[in-house]
Amino acid sequence: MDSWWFANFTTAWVILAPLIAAYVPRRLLKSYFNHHVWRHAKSLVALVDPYVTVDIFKRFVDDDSISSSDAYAEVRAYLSAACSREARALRAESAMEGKGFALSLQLGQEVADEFRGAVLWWSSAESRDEAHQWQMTRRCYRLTFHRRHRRLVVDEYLPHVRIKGKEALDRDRRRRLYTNNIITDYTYQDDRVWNHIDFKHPTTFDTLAMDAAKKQEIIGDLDAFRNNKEFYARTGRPWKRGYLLYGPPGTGKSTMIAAMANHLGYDVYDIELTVVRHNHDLRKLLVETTDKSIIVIEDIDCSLDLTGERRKKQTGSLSSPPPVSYDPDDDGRKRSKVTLSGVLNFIDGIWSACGGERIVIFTTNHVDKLDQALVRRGRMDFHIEMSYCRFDGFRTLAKNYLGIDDHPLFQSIGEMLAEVDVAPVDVAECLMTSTRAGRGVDSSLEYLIEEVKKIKAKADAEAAAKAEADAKAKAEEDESEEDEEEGEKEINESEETGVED
Ligand SMILES: Nc1ncnc2c1ncn2[C@@H]1O[C@H](COP(=O)(O)OP(=O)(O)OP(=O)(O)O)[C@@H](O)[C@H]1O
Ligand SMILES: [Mg+2]
Repeated sequence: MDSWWFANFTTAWVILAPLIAAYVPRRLLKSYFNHHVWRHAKSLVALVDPYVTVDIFKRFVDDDSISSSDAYAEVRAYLSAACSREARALRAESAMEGKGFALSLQLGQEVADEFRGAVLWWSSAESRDEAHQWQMTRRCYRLTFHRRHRRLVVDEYLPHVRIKGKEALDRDRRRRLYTNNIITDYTYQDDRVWNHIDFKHPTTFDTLAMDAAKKQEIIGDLDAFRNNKEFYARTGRPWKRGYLLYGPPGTGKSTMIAAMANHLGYDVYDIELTVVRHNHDLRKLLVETTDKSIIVIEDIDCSLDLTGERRKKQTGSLSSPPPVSYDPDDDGRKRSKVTLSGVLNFIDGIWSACGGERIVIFTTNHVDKLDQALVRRGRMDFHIEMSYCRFDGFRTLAKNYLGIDDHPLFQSIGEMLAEVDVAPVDVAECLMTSTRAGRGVDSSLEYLIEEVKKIKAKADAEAAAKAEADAKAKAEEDESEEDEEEGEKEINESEETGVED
C-alpha cells in the first residue's frame, strides 16, 4: 500500500513540479518556501531532534556591534586546547614569540567538550546571520547540546567559556600598538578604526632615567591601580586612571608611556587627534579599545586648541605606525570638529566607563597652556613632571649605555648636572656617540663632561644675553617714563603759566 502511495506521489510530483516552476513566479515560490515550508519543517524536526545549537558569529566592526570584547575570539582561544587533542583539520597561527602555534578549527571540523558531566560539541561553520542588517553569511562557532542541558549551558557553561577564553587570550596574545585610521562617512562596516603593529618597546622602569623616589611612586600608583578592581567597584568609579606627563622636549614622556605599558602588560592606543573629525568619532574609537589598555594623546596642547581651531606640530610620538595621510585643512568639509568638551567626554563621559582597566595619558611640553578643565584631578589623576637629567637619571643612563654602577667621575658629573638643565635625551646621545665610537668608560665620561660644559657655557651666555636685553629694555622703559613725566611736567607748567597770564 505504502509503495502504491509513494509511486503515485512521485508521479504527481514529476508532472507538477515543472508546471509550478514555469507558471508560479520565482519570488513567490521562494518566499513561500522560506516562510512556511521551512518553518513547519523546523518545528517538525524540533519534535524529534532534542539538540539545540548556538552560533557565535565572527563580529563586524559597525555601529550595531560595538563592543570592547570579542566572544568569537574568546571561544576560539578556549577551543584551542581541545582542538589540538581531537580535531583532524586544524589551522595554525603563530602565537607569541617562542610559544609555537595557536590552533583553531578548520571550517566543518568538530570537537567535543565536557562540562559538569554534560557533553557538548563545538564546530566551525558558516551561517546566515539573521540579526545582521544585511543577513550575510558569516563564520561562526556552533555549539550543539542536548536540550536538557539548556540552563547549564546558558547560566554556567557559556560564561565559563568566555572567562577561560579571555584568560587564554591575555596569556598568549602579542601586545599591540594601535593608531587610529580616518573615519569617514563612508567607512565600511569591516573597516577597522584602529591600525596596529606588535608592540615591542625595550624600555622598562629600570632603564628609565628619572628621580628614583618619583619612579617608585609611579610604579606604586600603577600597581595600586591594577590590583584595586574591588575598590573601584565598591566606590562606584569606572576602573580607569588619567596621567598627565609634562616637561620639556627629550625628557622621556613618550619613553615613560612605553615603560608603563611594559610594566602593566597593556596595549597602547596612540590617538592622532588631527585625523579625528567629530566628537562622536572619538566615542567610536573609545568603544573599539580593549580592556587593559593605555590610551594616549601626545602633545595635547598642539592637537586641541581651546578655540576649536587646530595647529600642526611634528610630534615625536611613540614610534607608532604613521596614520593614513590626511590633511585636516585640505578641504573645509573635512576639517576636524573635535572640541574640548568632546575630549572631556571622551575621558570621563558615560561612554568612558565601558570596559575597564584603562589608563588615559596626555603629554605636553606646555602644561600652563592647558585648560584647567582638561587636567583637573579626577580627570588627570596624577600629574608627572618629566624633568631635566639629575644624578639619579644620569646613573640610570650610565648603566644603560656603559654598563657601570659607579665611577670616580660620577660625583663631579652629578654636581654639574645639578647646576645645568640638560635633557636626558642629550645625555643619552653623548653616551651613545661614545659607545659607537668605541671609547672606553673613562673617555666616555670625560666626553660627557665636555659636552655638559659646552651646554652650560651656552646656557650661561644665553642667560647673560637675556639679562642684558632685559636690563636694556628696563632702561629704555625707565627713560621713556622719565620723558613722559618730563613732558607732563612741562605741560602742567605751561598750563599754570597760561592761567597766570
Ligand atoms: N628619562 C629618560 N630615560 C631614558 N631615556 C630617555 C629619557 N628621556 C629621553 N630619553 C631618550 O631620548 C629619546 C627621546 O625621548 P622621548 O621621546 O621619550 O622624549 P619626550 O619627552 O617624549 O620628548 P617630546 O616632548 O619631544 O615628545 C628616547 O628615545 C630615549 O632614548
Ligand atoms: Mg614624546
